[in-house]
Amino acid sequence: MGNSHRVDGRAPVHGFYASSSWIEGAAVRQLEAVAAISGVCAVAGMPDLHPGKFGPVGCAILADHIHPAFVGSDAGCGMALFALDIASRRLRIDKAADRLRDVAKPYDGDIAGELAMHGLAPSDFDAALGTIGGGNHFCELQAVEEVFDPNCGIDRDRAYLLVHSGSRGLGHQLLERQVADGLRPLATDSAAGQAYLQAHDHALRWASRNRQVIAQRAAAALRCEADPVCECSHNCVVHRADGVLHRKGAAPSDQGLVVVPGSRGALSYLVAPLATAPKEALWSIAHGAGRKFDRSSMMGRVGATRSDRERLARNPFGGSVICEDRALLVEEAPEAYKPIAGVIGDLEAFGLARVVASFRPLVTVKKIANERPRREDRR
Ligand SMILES: Nc1nc2c(ncn2[C@@H]2O[C@H](COP(=O)(O)O)[C@@H](O)[C@H]2O)c(=O)[nH]1
Ligand SMILES: [Mn+2]
Repeated sequence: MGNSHRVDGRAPVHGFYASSSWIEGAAVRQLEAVAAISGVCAVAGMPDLHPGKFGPVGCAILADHIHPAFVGSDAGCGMALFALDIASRRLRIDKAADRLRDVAKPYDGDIAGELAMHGLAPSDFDAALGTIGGGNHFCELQAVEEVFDPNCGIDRDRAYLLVHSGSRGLGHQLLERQVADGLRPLATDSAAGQAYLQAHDHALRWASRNRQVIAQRAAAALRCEADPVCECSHNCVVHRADGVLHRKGAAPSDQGLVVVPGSRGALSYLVAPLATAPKEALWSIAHGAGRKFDRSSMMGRVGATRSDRERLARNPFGGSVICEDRALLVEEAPEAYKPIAGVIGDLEAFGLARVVASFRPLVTVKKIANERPRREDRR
């Protein structure tokens, strides 16, 4: 079981990280503040825990009501991994990077038809379908670094694609509406609760489709096919028999394999969540490395000189980064994130997951146009 503590009769807080792991005090205080909210039953902090705008990121929260703030402004944000039918050793990084630039452009496919085919009602934000967005969203071409479990289905010769994106303006609008209403907890059987859940489910399905369209665009650019390996949302609510489970920057541990990415300069890990995990982990595991430094504090840490900016456009594995927004290149530098090995070590040490494979980044695609960042894309 994790490090647990209970303060003044509040809901128990379980932290699944070693005392030596990098966890900001501000994030722990946010977790404790959540545990003090009336109706919150249990709180689990993952090793990627860090402070967030509306509450901690890297946690799961069980409550008797829906708390829209716990989900945040990007409901449905998640990771999807795809296998490409091309051999990674055949890829020429610069040629692949050149082709993948297309994915950062607006999508000119049949959006209405795409959404209708998947039973998604039209919304005001559909023009963004098939696009990555800003912030730390990305589409990344990867090669297999190591296969630890030969039965996990990962082919060490193939190239893979990891897509991290959310529901764009939909999730933002969903939270804004709740803020306008006073950001109250919602009973699941109330009209407001049902309306939230309906819009939330739409945002989750839209975000999932968005990741698939991004993958199709990347595969088309690389002249290959993309087969889904695994996918999950890490910002969501799940209505369970034992309460309302909120995940904010936490991946599900009850839906099969999960990718836990490091950064554009680090390995990503495919893990198998363990059925024997302690129940205090609330059916969840870490969703990434988690931020070590917030965006504003990255300015001045890296990218001050031209040579350092050139370094930021490559990765330590000889791969490249497509990002024409200079501020974003700095804010999302690999140094902004905690070491992923520590996060994975904590997941293993606390019996939450085992590693089945790891991947290294070849080309990371972020924003190419210098459009203004959307508020929902920022922490
Ligand atoms: N492989 C990559 N991983 C990245 C990159 N930028 C961020 N990250 C990781 O993703 C999670 C996502 O966090 P979220 O709270 O915004 O959902 C983050 O913690 C990092 O570990 C990247 O370019 N490539
Ligand atoms: Mn996310």
